[in-house]
Amino acid sequence: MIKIENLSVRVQDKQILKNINLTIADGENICILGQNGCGKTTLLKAIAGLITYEGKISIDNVDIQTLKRKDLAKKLSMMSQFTNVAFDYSVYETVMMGRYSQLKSKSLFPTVNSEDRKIVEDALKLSDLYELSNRSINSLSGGQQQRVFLAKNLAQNPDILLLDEPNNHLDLKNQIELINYLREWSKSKNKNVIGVFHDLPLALSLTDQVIFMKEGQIVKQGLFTDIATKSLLEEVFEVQLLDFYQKQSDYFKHIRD
Ligand SMILES: Nc1ncnc2c1ncn2[C@@H]1O[C@H](COP(=O)(O)OP(=O)(O)OP(=O)(O)O)[C@@H](O)[C@H]1O
Repeated sequence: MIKIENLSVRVQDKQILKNINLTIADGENICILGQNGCGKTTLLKAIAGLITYEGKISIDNVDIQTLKRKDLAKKLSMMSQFTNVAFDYSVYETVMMGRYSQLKSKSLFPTVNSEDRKIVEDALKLSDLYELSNRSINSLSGGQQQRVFLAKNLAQNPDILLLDEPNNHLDLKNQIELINYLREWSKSKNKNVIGVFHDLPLALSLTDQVIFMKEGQIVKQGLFTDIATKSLLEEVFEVQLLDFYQKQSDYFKHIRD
């Protein structure tokens, strides 16, 4: 269980998150939605222990600030919106990096065993990357790189997967397969996926547990079907969202078999 109590983040003079309270049960997925700059990424970074904050974040009743980095990495991993490909590692090497926090040895250069190799190979196959294992990540397309970083996070096998706009760069097939996989992964293994999305229908295909944010605060959270109103969506997104979706669904009615 993840519990967030009175979380606030301030950078210099700017209040970025204000008094966030949230409880996420094991096996529950949550999607975070809101306009650019409302604080979604900052919320993920706080949960990942990457920034300083006021308040308390605990995982299974342990305050994350009391955990060493490596112990926190055993529990959670975060896939950022912008992935860094500064070094010319191969696809295989990059995904294997996801295993390092899980290796048992305490030595500086822990050895990788056959189980680690199997986990990495499974993550590569699942992300449709196996054939690209030896390619340099710098030689891949944006969508292929996105899948490599997702595979790295999956190889880490965390209890909690934090995803910041995981569908960036992915074609429709990969977007749909990713969401389906994440839903199944969390359900079958009782894990949490906490994802930031801009596409509401895509987010709802992962989970109907939603958090709507605005200006650093949670405006509303809960089951989409319980909380969604036209006025709430317009307040959060500042656009006539329903009219837009209505027009889109009208187009789909014209598609013939
Ligand atoms: N290191 C920083 N220094 C100053 N301001 C920051 C810093 N990090 C974030 N901010 C500001 O905090 C606010 C929230 O940023 P955040 O990245 O969390 O938004 P977001 O909801 O994820 O946006 P997007 O949808 O564009 O990714 C923004 O106004 C941003 O400019």
